[in-house]
Amino acid sequence: MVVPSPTPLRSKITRALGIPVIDLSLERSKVCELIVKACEEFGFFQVINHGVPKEIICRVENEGREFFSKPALEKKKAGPPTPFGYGCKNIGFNGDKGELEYILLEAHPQSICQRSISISTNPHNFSSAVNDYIQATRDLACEILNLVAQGLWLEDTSIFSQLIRDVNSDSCFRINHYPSVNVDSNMEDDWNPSPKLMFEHSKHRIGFGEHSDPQILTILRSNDVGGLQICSRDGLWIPVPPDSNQFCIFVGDAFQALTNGRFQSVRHRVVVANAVKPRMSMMYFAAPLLDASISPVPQMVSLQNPALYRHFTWGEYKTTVLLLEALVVRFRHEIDLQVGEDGAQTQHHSSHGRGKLGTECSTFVCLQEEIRAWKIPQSCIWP
Ligand SMILES: C=C1C[C@]23C[C@@]1(O)CC[C@H]2[C@@]12CC[C@H](O)[C@@](C)(C(=O)O1)[C@H]2[C@@H]3C(=O)O
Ligand SMILES: O=C(O)CCC(=O)C(=O)O
Ligand SMILES: [Fe+2]
Repeated sequence: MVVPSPTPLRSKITRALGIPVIDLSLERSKVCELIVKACEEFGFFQVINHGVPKEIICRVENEGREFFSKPALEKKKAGPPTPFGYGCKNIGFNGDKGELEYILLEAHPQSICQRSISISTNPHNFSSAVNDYIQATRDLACEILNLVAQGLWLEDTSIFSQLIRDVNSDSCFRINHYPSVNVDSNMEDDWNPSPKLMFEHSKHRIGFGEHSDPQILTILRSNDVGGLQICSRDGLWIPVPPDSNQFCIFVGDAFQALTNGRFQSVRHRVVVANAVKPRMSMMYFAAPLLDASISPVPQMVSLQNPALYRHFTWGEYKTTVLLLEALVVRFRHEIDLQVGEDGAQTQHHSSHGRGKLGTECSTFVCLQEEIRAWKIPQSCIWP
């Protein structure tokens, strides 16, 4: 159950459902305290007064809007996603039920420049907008990680941010576009079901299936169309009210390992039901270098709190996550048969990250649950 904050603090605006909105312009030590609390309780929070200029946000938003409004054949020139590029549908373990198109890009400036050629008729505008945005959100991510380290009383307050600051880090940038239920004449064939079909399915449409982000931190900004939901520690799905002036911050799996489980990555999904306007979201996924070593920071390990995770590299973890995904894709048909239309939409962890493995489960449901519960891959768990 989600409990609203008992005493409304001046420094924390608490919505009815308890998701923290943190004002970054407040007194630093207070901000540190609030961020750590939010990471512990939700693995998620929103920030206001974040310092990212509106102009930088608007430029990427316009580029995204322009791209997604193109005819399907045009957009497909920027695909298929390998995994980078333009893609639609079939996202992750559960996303196959959903309707979503996206651009996924490596966050490196040169890579953005190259990709922009197949994305935009004005590649220079596209790459400069995206690169400026990535730089601004990377700075924000670093600042938040410094605030966390300070809030945890770590001596080296750059212990986390130094992992993501390198321009060659494995960070990526994504723009998701969830079409509204209105007909979009630009779309075609299977990607463009009839309005009637879309309407019938719209009540329970999954836009992006349940998952946690594998990286350290995710910085998300969306337009004013809702749909994002986070899973609370006790398994409740909480809708996140959309606010285009805020950023949503997600604790990722790698941060869970770095903090020795003190923070847990937040499971989330997007359910776009009956939206009359498309939802567009932009994410910066802050990741370390591929060969960076991830292990609980020494200050978070003690006799009382032994290391929960063995040391692993970010590349090792990423490969494992993607391998598991490939496995699920391979067995998708069987999983779908077992889970059924509704099950796929309502299943989620009853307790954070620990799936129930009931004996009545079929092999494939178990496999899926097993994988979902595998927040940090077993190969990375000590011993
Ligand atoms: C189911 C999956 C899709 C995903 C890789 C994964 O195995 C688990 C997390 C998903 C995610 C979420 C954040 C990013 O959007 C993403 C690119 C990533 O690194 O992990 C996606 C992956 C994806 O869409 O392929
Ligand atoms: O599109 C959204 O609002 C969230 C998408 C998401 O969770 C992701 O891309 O990892
Ligand atoms: Fe995500």
